[in-house]
Amino acid sequence: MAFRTARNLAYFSNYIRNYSTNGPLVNVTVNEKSGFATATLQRPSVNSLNLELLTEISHTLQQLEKNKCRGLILTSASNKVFSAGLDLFELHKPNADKIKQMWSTLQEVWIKLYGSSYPTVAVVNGHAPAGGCMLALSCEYRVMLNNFIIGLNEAQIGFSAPMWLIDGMRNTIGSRQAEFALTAGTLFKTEEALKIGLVDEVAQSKEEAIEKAEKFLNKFAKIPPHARSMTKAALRGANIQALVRNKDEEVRSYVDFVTDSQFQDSLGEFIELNLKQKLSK
Ligand SMILES: CCCCC/C=C\C/C=C\C=C\CC(=O)SCCNC(=O)CCNC(=O)[C@H](O)C(C)(C)COP(=O)(O)OP(=O)(O)OC[C@H]1O[C@@H](n2cnc3c(N)ncnc32)[C@H](O)[C@@H]1OP(=O)(O)O
Repeated sequence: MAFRTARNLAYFSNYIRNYSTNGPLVNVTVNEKSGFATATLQRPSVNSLNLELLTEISHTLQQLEKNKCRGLILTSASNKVFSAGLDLFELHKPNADKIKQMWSTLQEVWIKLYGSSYPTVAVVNGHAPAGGCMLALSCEYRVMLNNFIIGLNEAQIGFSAPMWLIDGMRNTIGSRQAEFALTAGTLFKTEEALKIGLVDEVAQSKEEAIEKAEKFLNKFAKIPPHARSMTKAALRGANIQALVRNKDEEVRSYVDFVTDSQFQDSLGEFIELNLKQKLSK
């Protein structure tokens, strides 16, 4: 078992340090005492999810799994935005091959994070719309700072969240609340998100949020890791298997959908209305 000896721990920490130097978009550090890893998203300025960031998140999760990570805290280097979701500029007039890879990597990220054997917490220290909310939802616990927004606003942009993400939302806030939230594409303020159970705790500062996250991870200190991960797999496995079975078909329909002129028009309007940076005509 990794981390049983100081030597193993030192090896893993060095490994992660080496790895993090190769990954400029995700910084990974390991607390040598607790063995918990913190993965900090740091793609300027809003951690919008393009292929490069998604690929790095996916590799990070793979390495953490391989090294039998004891717990993960996922957070953002920005003090305003956890993640702004998919990079909307990369979805506009896209190259079909790149979009295909992007969607497939997004699915991989979900499968690895939602299905990780180790416990996971999102420290949501900024806004988390759409894909940002997806990252938070795929963790087991969410601690959010005040005065930000979180939710799946896909309906507002002109599409439906995929089935696996709807499952994640339902499993977290229940079917009734999920139907209200998803059909309206609601973005919740921190306090509202707490009320419906979309986040578990609110913190006033990032330090406090990290403390709460570590407290959650420490709850598993005396639980045999294999029993914990088997139970998690039993609870989440069916949703993950459903995506695995439908992965390629979903990528095809997503590429068709995103490259269609009707979607491109509504995306263009959304960007012009909602984002400061505009499209070059
Ligand atoms: C088969 C069909 C399947 C369909 C598939 C459906 C779903 C699948 C699962 C997940 C999919 C998710 C979809 C998405 O994630 S779509 C992305 C949705 N994101 C948003 O709606 C967020 C838009 N942004 C904002 O609301 C605000 O920017 C935000 C609240 C995040 C921050 O506000 P703030 O005022 O602090 O900052 P701004 O000045 O607005 O922005 C700063 C800077 O960042 C740029 N930017 C913001 N968001 C994005 C983005 N998503 N992509 C790219 N760039 C973004 C913004 O333009 C500013 O740029 P600049 O002016 O500094 O250059």
